[in-house]
Amino acid sequence: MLRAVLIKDLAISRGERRLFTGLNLHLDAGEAVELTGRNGAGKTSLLRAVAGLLRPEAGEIVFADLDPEAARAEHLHMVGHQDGLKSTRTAWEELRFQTLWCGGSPTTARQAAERFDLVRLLDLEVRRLSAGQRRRLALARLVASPRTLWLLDEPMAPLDAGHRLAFGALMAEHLVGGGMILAAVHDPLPVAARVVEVGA
Ligand SMILES: Nc1ncnc2c1ncn2[C@@H]1O[C@H](COP(=O)(O)OP(=O)(O)OP(=O)(O)O)[C@@H](O)[C@H]1O
Repeated sequence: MLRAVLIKDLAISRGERRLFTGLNLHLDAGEAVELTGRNGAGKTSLLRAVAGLLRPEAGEIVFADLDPEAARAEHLHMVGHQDGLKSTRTAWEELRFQTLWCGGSPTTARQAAERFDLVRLLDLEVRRLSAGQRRRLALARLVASPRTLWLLDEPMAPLDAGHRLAFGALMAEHLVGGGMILAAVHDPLPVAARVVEVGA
């Protein structure tokens, strides 16, 4: 079980540019943090560093009591801007594949599809889905194979009002169950969250 994430004195550079230094953040079980800041401040880069996809220039990311590699492999999900979906597979093939890859089952994949109102879309190729439908498919893996830490990059952006509400309820459930959410946002999340400004 992942109980907390600590980010200590973190600095990130991309190319020649220093994005930020001295970033500290503490995320406990049941907490959500919104990463805010101007375009290009480094919110996505910070999420990628927590996911282990980008090496920080300085500082430390600690997963309480766990080896970082094991914590990343077993306890986190990341849903980025790009959705990470293969366009020529059907929605079901993609959801099933990603669910099994992350330790879920066809049954949990099906339940996630129901939860995200995707059932009637499952036979369509991903490239035929609208932006909001694609995002719901990407988000469905969060519940198809439960993991404690959700790293979300602008998760609500393409969702309509009804699906924003439904995803808000799901985030609240995740937090009540001891989950953690770290989300880059320009609009506030529909759950109580601490705000951390990146690159201030
Ligand atoms: N591979 C790369 N090489 C060089 N610079 C990069 C690379 N990837 C990102 N950057 C730069 O790093 C900066 C931070 O990008 P990042 O996507 O982390 O910002 P952000 O805060 O998420 O922005 P937004 O609000 O626009 O989504 C940007 O100026 C971007 O151009």
